Parts: sequence; C-alpha cells; structure tokens
Amino acid sequence: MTWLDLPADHPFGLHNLPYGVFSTAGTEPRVGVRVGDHVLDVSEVARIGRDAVGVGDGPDLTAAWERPSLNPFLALGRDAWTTAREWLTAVLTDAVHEERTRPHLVPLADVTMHLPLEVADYVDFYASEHHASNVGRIFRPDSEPLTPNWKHLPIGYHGRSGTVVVSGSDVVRPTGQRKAPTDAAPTFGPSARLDIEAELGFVVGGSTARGDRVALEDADDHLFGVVLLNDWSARDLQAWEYVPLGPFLGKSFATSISPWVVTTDALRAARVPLPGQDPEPLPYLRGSDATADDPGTAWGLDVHVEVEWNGTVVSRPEYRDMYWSPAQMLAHLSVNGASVRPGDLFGSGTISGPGKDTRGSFLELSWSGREPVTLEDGSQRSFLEDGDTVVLRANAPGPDGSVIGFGECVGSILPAR
Ligand SMILES: O=C(O)/C=C/C(=O)CC(=O)CC(=O)O
Ligand SMILES: [Ca+2]
Ligand SMILES: [Mg+2]
Repeated sequence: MTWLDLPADHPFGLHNLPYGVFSTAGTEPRVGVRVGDHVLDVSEVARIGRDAVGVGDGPDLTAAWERPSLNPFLALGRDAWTTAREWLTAVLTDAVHEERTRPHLVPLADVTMHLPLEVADYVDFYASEHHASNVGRIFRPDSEPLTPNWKHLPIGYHGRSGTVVVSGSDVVRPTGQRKAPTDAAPTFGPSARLDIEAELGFVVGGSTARGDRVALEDADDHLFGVVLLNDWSARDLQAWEYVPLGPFLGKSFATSISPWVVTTDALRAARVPLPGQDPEPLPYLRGSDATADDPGTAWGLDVHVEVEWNGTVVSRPEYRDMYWSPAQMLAHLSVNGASVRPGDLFGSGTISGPGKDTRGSFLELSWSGREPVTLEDGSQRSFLEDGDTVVLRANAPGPDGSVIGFGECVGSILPAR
C-alpha cells in the first residue's frame, strides 16, 4: 500500500527505490531516489524529519544526501542503508507523510541525471565462462579457451576510474596502436574494431583497513548496489597491447554506467544459486551451502539484460549464467589485504550465455567479423561505426511477482579526434 499513484507492476515501484544523483534547472546535483516516473528529493524530505525531531542516534541522512555523489551515503555503511530504506518505505507508504513529501517529487522529465558516485577504484572482472571461452577461441585459437587459472580465481584487472561516465555521455572513438598478426609493423590511427561489453557493475560501500580483507560471508556489508555497465573496448588496440599485462588503452577511454544504483536489498528476491563450480574453489572463495529458498553467500542474480544496437535488440544475456558471484569477486579483490573504500566499483565482466542470442559483446556476436549482425534497417555490422548508439537495459524479479527495473545505459560513438 502507498499513497502514490503507482501501478503494482511498475519497475520503479516501492520495492525498488534505486539511488541516483540529479539536478533540476538552476539547482545543484544531489541524491535522489527514483519512485515511478518521479525522483524524490530525499535530502529535503530527510530535512523535514531532522528539523522536527533531530537525528538522535541515527545516521544524518540529510547531510549525506544533500551532496553531489552517493559517496558520503556509501561511507555510512550497511546499517544506515537499511535504516534509510525502511524510513523511505514508511514515508512513501503511510498517508500521514503525503502532504509534506509530495512537493519533493520531481517529474523525471524535469531532471538531469549525473554520475551517481565518485568512482574510487575501478576493477573489471571476467566472470562469464561463456564469454571467456569465446574470447579465448577468438584471441588465442591455438590454446585452450580457458586459461589454467580461470576456474580457480575470478580474473580481473584494475581499470581507469576517472573515465567512468554516466549513461548518455558520448564516446569518442579511441585512437592508438594496432597490429594484426599479418601486419609487418604496428600502425597508428582510430580503432576500427570498437566494441561493447554488457556487464553489471557493483557499487561498494563502507571501508576496510589496508591489510584486512572482506570475507565472503561479510560481502553483503559492502555490496551496496548494482548498475548496468558498458565496458567499451577497442579490440584492435587490445589484441596488440595486452600481452603480458592485460587490458590497458583498449578499455581505459570510457566505461558507461546507468544513473540508478539498484540496491542489493531490492534484489533480494532475484538471488539465485550459481550454475555450479567445478573444481571447488579454495576456502576463501567458497560460499555457504545453498538451500531451497536461500542460495547461500555466493549468490548469483536473476537479471535479464537486453542489448540494443541502433534500435535493434541484438542480444539478451542472462546474468544467472555467470560462473563467479559478486561476493566471490569482492572477497578475491581484497584477499591480499587491499583495502576497499566507499565508491569502489567493480564490473562483473561481459555477460554471455551459451547461445548466440545471449552474447554480451559484438566481438562474440559477429565472431570477430566473420558473421556480421543484420540490424532492422538492413544494415550489417560487426563493430561500432561513428554515430551508432547502444542501449543496455535490464530488469529482475522483485518480491511478490513485482519487477525491479534498472533503466538504461546509453552511449553513442563520436568520430575520432
Ligand atoms: O581474454 C582476453 O584476452 C580479453 C578479454 C576481455 O576483453 C574481457 C574483459 O574486459 C573482461 C570481461 O568483460 O569479461
Ligand atoms: Ca570488460
Ligand atoms: Mg572500459
């Protein structure tokens, strides 16, 4: 029940309540929560309560939310996030709050969305067995598709946090060195094999001291929420530069994320067991046993993703096909004693499933250019052309048959400079 006019099946209903950073004409960016087709100006609503009764022993949500990024709120930690969600749910449910709250609901059409967090450290994983096998076959045809370490640890690399951008930001085609195996020498120029990677990004809150690690069973204390993430990738730059240290300039020019951070609390009902891990990983990566109604600490997520290229849906990856879980990735990235801090972001890796229609990159969809994709206007594509637009969308099951929307992660390609 709610005093809001919201259809029960709205993907941004009360069971969702994702956080973002918004502004309206002439106002400063601040934290907002999406409710239906409105943004709730939450620091203003929290201020009403603070002015009336103070914050007592609770977190000062007004102070955290009147800021232009989610980082201060992420720093407050799990208990504050839970308190905030319960309080928001009560405010939007109980009719006594309607009169004071309604003025702070801003129509989506009137807002500009900003990067929701100041990205601290950014890591990208490689957690899909199907994606890793496909890329292995394409990049290393003479070797086993999966490297020998792949099933023992979630492979990842540190990326460039300063080039993580919000959905809607254009992407300038990157320039650099490329050399095909048949070329005598490298050449310099715009990437001719510009690609996407459809991923989920996990937003980290709270912090740990250097030397400590996040145990897998404590990962929920730090996994605040989830965004859609497009890890734009220049395959020609990447294939030439990546040996032996891994991705560098082929991926560091831009990474797009969706503006709404869907909380892990909202995704409780979407937790699923992993497809299965064999061999069993080392103890620090081992989740608690799954039961009929609890997938244990190494849970996966039943998120349905859609990849649209210039208006044509070309793929529908399923996140439940991923091999490594978010908690395993967080436990792994901190197992050496690397500290975590509010605003850390890690990508899941490209989400690809077993079928062609679930591949999360164009490298795989076109099998490196050998099987071009035909779009609805009849044009054929293997990699991105200037002016192309890619939209990632996703949703997941919520409680009681509801749907949790993620919204969109959009980007268009501008010509190289
Ligand atoms: O296997 C390789 O050499 C490269 C793989 C990738 O480009 C994938 C990457 O960025 C991680 C991922 O998104 O799964
Ligand atoms: Ca990636
Ligand atoms: Mg990237």
